[in-house]
Amino acid sequence: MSETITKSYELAKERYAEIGVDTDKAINALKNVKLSIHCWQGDDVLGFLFPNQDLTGGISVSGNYPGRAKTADQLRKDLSEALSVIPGKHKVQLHSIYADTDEKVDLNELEPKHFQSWVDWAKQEGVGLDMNGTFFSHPKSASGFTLASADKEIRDFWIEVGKGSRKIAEYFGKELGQQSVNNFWIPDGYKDNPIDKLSPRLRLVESLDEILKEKIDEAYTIEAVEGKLFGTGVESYTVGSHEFYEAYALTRGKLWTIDAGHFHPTEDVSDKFSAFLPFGKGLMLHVSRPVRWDSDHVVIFDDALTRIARALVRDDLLDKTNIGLDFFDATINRLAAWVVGSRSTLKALLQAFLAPINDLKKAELEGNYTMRLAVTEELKSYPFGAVWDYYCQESGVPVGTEWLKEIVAYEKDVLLKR
Ligand SMILES: C[C@H](O)[C@H](O)[C@@H](O)C(=O)CO
Ligand SMILES: [Mn+2]
Repeated sequence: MSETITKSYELAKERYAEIGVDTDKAINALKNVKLSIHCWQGDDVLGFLFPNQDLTGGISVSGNYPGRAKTADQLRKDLSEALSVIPGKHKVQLHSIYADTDEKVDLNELEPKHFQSWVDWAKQEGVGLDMNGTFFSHPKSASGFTLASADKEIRDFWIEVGKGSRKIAEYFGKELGQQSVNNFWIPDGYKDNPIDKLSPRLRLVESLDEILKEKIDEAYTIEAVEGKLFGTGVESYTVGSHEFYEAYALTRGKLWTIDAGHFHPTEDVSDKFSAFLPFGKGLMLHVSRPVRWDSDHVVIFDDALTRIARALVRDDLLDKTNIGLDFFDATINRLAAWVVGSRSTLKALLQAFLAPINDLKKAELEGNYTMRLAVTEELKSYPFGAVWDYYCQESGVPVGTEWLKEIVAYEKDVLLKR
């Protein structure tokens, strides 16, 4: 325990108390937030089922940083190391391609038993597991179409993948005692202008409905559907657009996934939460960072992230929102990418909690926009860093840049020896 950190916290606590903010309460609120950390940052979205298969689906990872996880054991070890420097208890998102088995199984043959080792690991780590069926990086997606394909045989294959993913997610939920969100993202679309935009969407509705036909207890799993504006090589038309999935989620009682990297750059994704939730069951987020044509840079503590966190906290939407991460960068240490993205997301939430929200809402109702503007501006330079450091210290994780030393040591001892 560092005395300086504790003293700085006490001072910060006083400063916040002056404006009616209880820092201990903010820390407790943050403790209850579970991020869903995506496993695929650790191996460049390749998975372990098909070692020679390239990544497809209009997403790509650039970079060749040494130490990529090449087995499920390595990936779990890397995740454990990253989790050890991220405060709080979280979840990890898997994908079908991360099945851990010596059997030669195809995506449509996966069963819960192929994820047994992940569940054992999750129990040891005290983390939950979320799921994603994989609908890309496979010869049967080579045409650019999966669940919306005009070819029934192709569609049926992917329907089986979807059904299987639900069984796996149900198993995660049962074994780990917490709901597993099963996210559906498919890459289907056209590079150039299609003639018929409706038929693929009708086929997608039909395929999804077939996948969801079996009732599964929501205590164990619930599905989320993720739209996208465009992907690389799929620039003109995406079957699963935002409007499509928003409507699908609403009419089927499912979660809508909002990936922060999937919208037009001038859209503010945080403004969508309160527009959807009065009608929808809940949200899954893929917190990401779009940069020009790439939707998946490592998340940093920028304006877009701050707005996401503020929207969730100020409108009290955390109970209905699953905060997943989704980025991939192979130009830097892959564990550091997880840590930067996760810690930044938690920091943004903490800063959002550290505000006199009720007073600000009251001022707004009374038309006191002067106070609203003045206080929110001043809050930006309040000592939230001291509260964050204290939270890290209390949680037993490194404070400040100390975590980087641990990750660099791990790189030397483990990653560079792979
Ligand atoms: C690997 C993920 O499923 C993928 O990133 C998806 O969520 C996505 O965002 C595609 O652009
Ligand atoms: Mn995503």
